[in-house]
Amino acid sequence: MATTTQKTGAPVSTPKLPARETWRALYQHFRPHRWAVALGALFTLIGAASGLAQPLAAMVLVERLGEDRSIVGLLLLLTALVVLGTAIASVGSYVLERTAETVVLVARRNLIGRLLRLRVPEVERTQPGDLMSRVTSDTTLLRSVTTSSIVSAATGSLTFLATIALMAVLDPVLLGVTLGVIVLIGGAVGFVMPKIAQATKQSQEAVGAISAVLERAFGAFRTVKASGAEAREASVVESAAQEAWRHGVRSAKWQALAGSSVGLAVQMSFLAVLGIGGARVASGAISVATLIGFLLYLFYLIDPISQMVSAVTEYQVGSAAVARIVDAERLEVEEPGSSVAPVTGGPAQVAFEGVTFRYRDDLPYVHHGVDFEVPGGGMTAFVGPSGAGKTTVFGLIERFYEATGGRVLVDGRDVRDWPLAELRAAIGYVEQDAPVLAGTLRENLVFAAPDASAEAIREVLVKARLDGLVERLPDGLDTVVGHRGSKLSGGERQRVAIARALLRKPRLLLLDEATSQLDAVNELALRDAVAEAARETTVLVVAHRLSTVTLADRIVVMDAGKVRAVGTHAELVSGDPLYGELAATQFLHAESAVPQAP
Ligand SMILES: Nc1ncnc2c1ncn2[C@@H]1O[C@H](COP(=O)(O)OP(=O)(O)OP(=O)(O)O)[C@@H](O)[C@H]1O
Repeated sequence: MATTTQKTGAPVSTPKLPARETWRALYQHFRPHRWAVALGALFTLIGAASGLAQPLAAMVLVERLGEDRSIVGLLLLLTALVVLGTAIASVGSYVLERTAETVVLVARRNLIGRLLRLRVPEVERTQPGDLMSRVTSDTTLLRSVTTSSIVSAATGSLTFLATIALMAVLDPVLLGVTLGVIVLIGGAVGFVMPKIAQATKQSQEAVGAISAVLERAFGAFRTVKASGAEAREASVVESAAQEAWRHGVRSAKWQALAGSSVGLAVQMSFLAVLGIGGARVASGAISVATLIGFLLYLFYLIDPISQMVSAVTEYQVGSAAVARIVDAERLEVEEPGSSVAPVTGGPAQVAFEGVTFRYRDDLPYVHHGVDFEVPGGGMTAFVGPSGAGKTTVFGLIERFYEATGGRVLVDGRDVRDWPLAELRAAIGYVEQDAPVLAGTLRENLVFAAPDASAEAIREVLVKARLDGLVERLPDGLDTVVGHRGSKLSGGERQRVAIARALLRKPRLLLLDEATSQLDAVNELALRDAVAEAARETTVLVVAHRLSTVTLADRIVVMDAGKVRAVGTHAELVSGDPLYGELAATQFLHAESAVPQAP
């Protein structure tokens, strides 16, 4: 397995695809366009055939010159043939290029459709940047192999055979000499071909690594800057770029060698034919016109041979790209249709029954038998030390992951029995980190409910205590919030995410509270927003602030992957030592909004 290793992050690599599967995968990409390719091939063939007639006409021309006859008519005919042939060939080339673009479009569309439906654990296993490069970069390498190179291979071999046949008619002996030289040099080219595929694959893997490092750096841009890591990150990207360059140059070297050997084969044949043909003319075995005709055909062989060589080269390049595309297509996806589904019913009930869970088989268990029951409506807070498994509870309810053992129930029904779209439509989810996407405030709000009315937007803005902010912003709802909402404060980002989740009118709201400190104004606003939401839906909140837990109807205390107590704040403060300690030392308290005098 070829591997391009980054200094940081996991290696970017793709398994080797067996030759038969490579064929099949490439054929899948070609199949829908076979008629367009056939049309392009037909035009190209007509163009090539019109060219093939020219040496014949030239022979007649030479003979006529010897006989002192007019050649004007013949020249005109030749000119018309050239113009017509070129016109038809260029239409053929347009049809093929257009089809090639369509092949890329369809490949990208398929890949994008799958990538956004990948299961969460699959994405965590891979590097998003590398996956992106498969959509943007590898698909473009399918262009030629599925269109023009098939035509090149077909027209090339047909023209090659036709030319050889004509040469055989002219002089079989000279043809024997020609083929001998060509076969000799062809053997050497065959040796070079697999090296092109390997170099291309390594080059594409390095391109994937570039995207992966860039994606990582832009994903934590401020941290990169604050850590003074720009130069180090840049050097990682640069070494990946150099790797891509090195393999690209290696591929170019082999391609150049393969390409130039065609010229070499013909030149060597030319010299051999010149020597032996000259002797045959001297001995009277063939005429001078025959030798000239033969030599012209010999040069005419350059094109079809080059076409065949480039078709095989393109196949090598395409097979490297298709291996990476197939690899991405094999990642597990969720069932289709996770778009917005109609939501009916009141606040949802949630229950965990003896849930055990680990993220991967080689990792320790995170949940060791989690049990709790939450009735419809009101607010339930999940508290516990860091790493207790609180956020994991949400991941299991949303079915980003599936429980290893036990059952996760929503409305008494196992989440595995829910149609995924219906389950997710019933839930509003507010992530702890990066809950806001690049775009405008409005785009962020309607992200989970594209059909929301202006009235509904206004309502949730009030509920999330964002109405004041929107009024202050110069562009109001159309304000651009920056990459990951970087132009908003932490508290505002959380409230935008709450508003977005509420706009979906969820039956269950999952809120993973930000762990960062908020000022008193933001803290109060957040608390009000959550309390407001709990009035009409079931709210589960992973709580880090005292103001949230004191508001909760019930608190679930988690520790080391188990539920250790359930109760209200008043009950737990005295009844559960861990909770008492958390309440005294761990929960975040609002900072004063008023700047203190030094
Ligand atoms: N995607 C993941 N893959 C592998 N391990 C994970 C993943 N997410 C979380 N973990 C591990 O699972 C354990 C529980 O994580 P979880 O996020 O549920 O804890 P938490 O109680 O929410 O913590 P915090 O209060 O710090 O957010 C942690 O030890 C964490 O390292």
